[in-house]
Amino acid sequence: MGKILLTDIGNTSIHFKLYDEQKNIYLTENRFYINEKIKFSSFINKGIVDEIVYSSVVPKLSKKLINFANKKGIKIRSIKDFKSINYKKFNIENTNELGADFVAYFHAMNNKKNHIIISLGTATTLSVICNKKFEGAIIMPGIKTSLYSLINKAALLKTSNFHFSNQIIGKNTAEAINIGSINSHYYAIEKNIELIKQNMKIDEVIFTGGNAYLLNEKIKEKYILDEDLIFKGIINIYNK
Ligand SMILES: Nc1ncnc2c1ncn2[C@@H]1O[C@H](COP(=O)(O)OP(=O)(O)O)[C@@H](O)[C@H]1O
Ligand SMILES: CC(C)(COP(=O)(O)O)[C@@H](O)C(=O)NCCC(=O)O
Repeated sequence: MGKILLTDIGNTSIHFKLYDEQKNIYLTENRFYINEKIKFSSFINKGIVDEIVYSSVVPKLSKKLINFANKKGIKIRSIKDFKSINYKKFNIENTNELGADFVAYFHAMNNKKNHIIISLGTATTLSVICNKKFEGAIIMPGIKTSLYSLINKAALLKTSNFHFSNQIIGKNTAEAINIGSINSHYYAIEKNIELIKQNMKIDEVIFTGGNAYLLNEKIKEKYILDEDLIFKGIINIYNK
């Protein structure tokens, strides 16, 4: 009860939202790249934060946060440890392997509709939720992960302000990379959506994740964008 620090630990960023449970509003937000030096004590204090509830796919960082919370005497729990999670709803081979972010996304949905949830982070993931069950996922190298991997490996390629291009082929290197990385990433996602839809009845496709801004305009043409999806999932797990 009180003020809960909702925490999303991914492979690129760690994102916090302080949530007032009684008023059902977010109070503050903090976000860091995971390779920065993060000073938890600058915003996590007893009296301000009553409890920390986190989703993590980076064990080393969760341990750091747990140690900090323990030192400060603040209660801390992983969403994966909540008894409210019914792992029978995950129709996959081994739920122990499943990233906590997938568990949170599943619980962000009210389960009245069938969904594809697309998270654009370090990895791009597609989660398929059908007939109240998590039916499986697709994990692709993320949009920036593959782009920077290319730039770092190719001697003549330089970084630039990459964006979605209106062209079909590029007349210069930057444009050619825009089409091959940003546009093509979107088309790969679209093709996978199409294939899933050929096999299952999907009502809604929802995009989320820190790299969604790169595809903002395209997403809004056809789909839903919800940057708070993981936090909604954590709240639902907490309240269940
Ligand atoms: N502190 C920050 N402020 C603004 N944007 C950020 C910040 N940290 C990460 N991002 C954006 O989010 C992207 C990473 O997406 P994210 O969903 O956080 O990935 P992951 O869940 O894998 O950590 C980054 O490439 C960047 O564009
Ligand atoms: C697929 C992921 C790397 C995505 O991580 P993210 O892009 O959010 O940093 C993460 O969910 C993960 O490590 N999952 C474990 C494997 C699985 O869920 O099947």
